[in-house]
Amino acid sequence: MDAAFWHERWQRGEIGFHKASTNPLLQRWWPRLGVDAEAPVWVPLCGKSLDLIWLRSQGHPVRGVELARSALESFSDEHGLDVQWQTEGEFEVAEGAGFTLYCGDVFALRPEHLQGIGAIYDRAALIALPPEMRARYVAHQRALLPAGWRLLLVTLDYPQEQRPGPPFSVSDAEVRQLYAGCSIEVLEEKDVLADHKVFASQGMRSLTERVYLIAD
Ligand SMILES: C[S@@+](CC[C@H](N)C(=O)[O-])C[C@H]1O[C@@H](n2cnc3c(N)ncnc32)[C@H](O)[C@@H]1O
Repeated sequence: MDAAFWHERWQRGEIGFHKASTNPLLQRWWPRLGVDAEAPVWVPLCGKSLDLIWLRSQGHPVRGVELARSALESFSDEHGLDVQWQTEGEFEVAEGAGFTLYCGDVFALRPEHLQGIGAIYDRAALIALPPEMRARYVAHQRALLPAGWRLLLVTLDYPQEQRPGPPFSVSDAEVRQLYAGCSIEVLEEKDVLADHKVFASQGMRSLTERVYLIAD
């Protein structure tokens, strides 16, 4: 999944991952992180998710990273947000209304971008990446984050041979390996194949969604 793949998806409007409402799992489980409303939240691979708006409505300053500038422009336009764009090193940055949105590659992030982050929301980010990139993605962010972070992670788990990603299957064992040394709690786990008829029509026979609370 290189940058060209994602730019093309956004250009063609093939963004089935984008949901028209806030993720109910975020609303249900976010309070379990127990983070202060003023704590800045980090949303990797954020797209133009409405979850960013919900997190902001809880009081959090919201920081995200996204490859596609068009996604971030749509986000600010669709919500009437007054953001200013500037160039900071390798990133173009949209800033305003409590948001700091970095347009660029997650792997180009440096410690200063994640300074002060206490909480992270990862939905359709880890599972958007193929196996070899997932290990790099987690290791890179773990190396940058200040100690004491808490992460709400949503994964999908299915027999990978039944359908190519993205979204990729991420097993519970892989999550435990990627976040070895952290405290890992499964908050919710259920079969959601009935909610993904397209995947079923593509040959998928089971699909488990898991919500994790992971703490450094
Ligand atoms: C499956 S989408 C999920 C978006 C969002 N989390 C949501 O829930 O709607 C994955 C997003 O990650 C972005 N992306 C992929 N690789 C990236 C990278 N290396 N750095 C930054 N963003 C990336 C894509 O452009 C895409 O918008």
